[in-house]
Amino acid sequence: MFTGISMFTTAVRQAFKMTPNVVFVLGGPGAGKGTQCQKIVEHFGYVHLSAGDLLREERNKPGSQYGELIETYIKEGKIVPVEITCSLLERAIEESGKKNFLVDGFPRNQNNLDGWNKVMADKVNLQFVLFFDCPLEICTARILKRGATSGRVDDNIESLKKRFNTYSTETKPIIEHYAKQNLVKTIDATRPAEEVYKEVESLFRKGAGDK
Ligand SMILES: Nc1ncnc2c1ncn2[C@@H]1O[C@H](COP(=O)(O)OP(=O)(O)OP(=O)(O)O)[C@@H](O)[C@H]1O
Ligand SMILES: O=c1ccn([C@@H]2O[C@H](COP(=O)(O)O)[C@@H](O)[C@H]2O)c(=O)[nH]1
Repeated sequence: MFTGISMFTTAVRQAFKMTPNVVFVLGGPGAGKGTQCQKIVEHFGYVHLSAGDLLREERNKPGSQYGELIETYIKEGKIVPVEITCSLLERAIEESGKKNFLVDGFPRNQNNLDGWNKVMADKVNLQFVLFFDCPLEICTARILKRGATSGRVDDNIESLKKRFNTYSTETKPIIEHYAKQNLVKTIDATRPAEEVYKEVESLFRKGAGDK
């Protein structure tokens, strides 16, 4: 998908040495990834790309080829095949024309990692992985509270159990994979959002990802 646009914009970016910088943002459901990303956007001018939001947007498009599949995967807390997610991310990066991106909620499993490495890894500079560490009980309380108003099909206890299971069995190993490469910055996400952000801000001020 989107190969024509993507080849052109990749060539332009390379010619002008504008390789996009990417920070992966990971953590359990309700750890506060989206909340912290908004603050980073405000203060550091990153573009926030939530893989979940991109999938929900795609699901809501009338006549989308993948609408039903995405709906089922989200309800079941399962991870959508990487070809779909990765092409949505690639298009969003290319179309924005910007330099710095927070890729929130991706890569979530080995299939995501392999697909990203195949298509995107050489086109971007992975700065680091921001990991919001938060225990299941706190995440559960946050999500159930959010569920009262979010309208999300997966902000309920049944879906949440499945999402946590997927997170523990499939996403945690991805965080460990990056930790072995010394790329993970772990943040204690149990504190109030403003306190969490103080630590996040200091990481970004120090240029955590500068290599
Ligand atoms: N540090 C915090 N303390 C208390 N509540 C928080 C904190 N951070 C976020 N929240 C609230 O918890 C809920 C989940 O936060 P958020 O949407 O940022 O999490 P997330 O990790 O992006 O979740 P998901 O992966 O399910 O989209 C929201 O209602 C948010 O307002
Ligand atoms: O890379 C991704 C990101 C998300 N999903 C699916 O979407 C839901 C919700 O994700 P949030 O990050 O909480 O918005 C997630 O449970 C998956 O079903 C995905 O498949 N791949």
